[in-house]
Amino acid sequence: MSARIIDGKAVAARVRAQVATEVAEFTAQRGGTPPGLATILVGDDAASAVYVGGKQKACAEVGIRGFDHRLPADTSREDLLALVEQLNADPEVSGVLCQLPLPGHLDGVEITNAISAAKDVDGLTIASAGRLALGMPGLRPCTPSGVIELLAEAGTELQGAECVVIGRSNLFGKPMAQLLLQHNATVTICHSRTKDLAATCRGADVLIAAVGVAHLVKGDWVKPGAVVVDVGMNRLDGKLTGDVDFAAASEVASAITPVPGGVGPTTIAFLLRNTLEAARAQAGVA
Ligand SMILES: Nc1nc(=O)c2c([nH]1)NC[C@@H]1CN(c3ccc(C(=O)N[C@@H](CCC(=O)O)C(=O)O)cc3)C=[N+]21
Repeated sequence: MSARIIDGKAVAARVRAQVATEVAEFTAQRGGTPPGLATILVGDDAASAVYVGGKQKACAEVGIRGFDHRLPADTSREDLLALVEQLNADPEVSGVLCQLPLPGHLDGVEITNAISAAKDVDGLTIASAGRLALGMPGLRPCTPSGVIELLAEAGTELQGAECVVIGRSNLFGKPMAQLLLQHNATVTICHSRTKDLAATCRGADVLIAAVGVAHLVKGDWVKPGAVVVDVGMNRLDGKLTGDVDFAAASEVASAITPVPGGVGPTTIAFLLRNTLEAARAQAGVA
């Protein structure tokens, strides 16, 4: 069998086109003031710079105003918090995103939580995580939202499905599990101390890998007919590779996301959607 490849670029393009239409309407209603997204990048990690650049470019394409803040690696906690406060107070900024990971002397959880809940387009503040856990409306983390959209695109039935998420990060694994629960899936979260990872994966109808280990998931970890989502972003010999052995897994799965061109583009598309939703809520037109 050869799996259907779920085209993340196409899914993202569809979401972005819809967001662009809605952004144009919103901007016209507000007398020409578009939604705004502020990104903060501390330090000069090359991969992070590429991702933030992608986010800014995507903003421009859908009519969202980008505010691109780049700070030196030795920026103090106080200076970074002052910038976040300034962006929280700026009426032209609808959303604030601080790219993770931060340099070692800065606490990503603390800095993220300084972002006002109304502008939390990453969905990573205590307020947003709590609202998600309690099933209340709110801004959801972008990568898990993108995965739900990819699964919908693949026609995957989540109700009652055995879903295995490898990885328990605040950025992805935990919110992914919450979203799957909301869709009535049975959810298992695996991590580095999981006893028999391969056996647990073999039970999955939907297998989602987000650990950052290239080719961790082998072909024989995949249940025949399963849907495989690869959230990994690893550089292997200069090439971008996921956490799944794509060639082997696609012989067994019914559908699979590639890297690149899978989850990554949908993450950015949902960041744009969140920025629009935040702008609407701030303008009182939610
Ligand atoms: N506060 C915060 N929010 C994030 O959303 C966040 C973060 N920190 N830190 C790092 C991760 C990673 N991330 C990616 C988004 C898009 C692509 C993406 O578009 N990837 C392209 C390829 C890009 C390339 O060629 O390098 C693809 O998969 O096709 C990748 C990675 C967002 N993250």
